[in-house]
Amino acid sequence: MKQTIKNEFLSHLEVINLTIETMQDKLEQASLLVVETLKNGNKILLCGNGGSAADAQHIAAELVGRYKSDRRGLPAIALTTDTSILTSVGNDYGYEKIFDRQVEALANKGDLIIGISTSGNSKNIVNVLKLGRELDCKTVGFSGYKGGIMNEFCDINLIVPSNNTPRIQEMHILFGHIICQIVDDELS
Ligand SMILES: O=C(CO)[C@@H](O)[C@H](O)[C@H](O)[C@H](O)COP(=O)(O)O
Ligand SMILES: [Zn+2]
Repeated sequence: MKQTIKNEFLSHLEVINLTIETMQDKLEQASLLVVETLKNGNKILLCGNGGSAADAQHIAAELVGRYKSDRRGLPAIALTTDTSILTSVGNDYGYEKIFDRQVEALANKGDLIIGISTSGNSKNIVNVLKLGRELDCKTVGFSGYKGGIMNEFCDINLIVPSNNTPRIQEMHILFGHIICQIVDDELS
């Protein structure tokens, strides 16, 4: 058991070291896009499945509530939280549509959609990014592996250099926190 614990810590360290080396510029670009979207009076819409649904909610909460500084509340919506919408749209139109139906209903031109998928291939995430493009929204992906099908529909795809889903998720929430820190710095 001790060996498992050590191995998990070490594999996290390995991924974080690779991520620091390779991803700082893209993370800066994504942060600037979030700041610009909010400064323009647009909103951030976030979605993901499983652990990534929790990440979407976590990041939306930092923006609507607060991260560290006492700035005003910022417009962000996690599309993963309304069980009546998720079950009715899933039941009537299919699970692949649960996010893009909400974007169709809520998004305006210039809003930013953040799709979180470690594989980059979850159909509901690919669909929502594709629709976002069609509606003149900005699109950012948080992914891993090689970015998957999402690559095609993202203005910026933050691809964690790993094939290990939990390790990728650990980098995603760090990306979320880094972006929130930059939002605090720029909008406080
Ligand atoms: O949290 C985890 C694994 O760490 C799982 O709940 C994971 O998020 C789910 O299997 C997702 O359905 C994976 O989808 P994706 O990241 O490939 O889009
Ligand atoms: Zn997980």
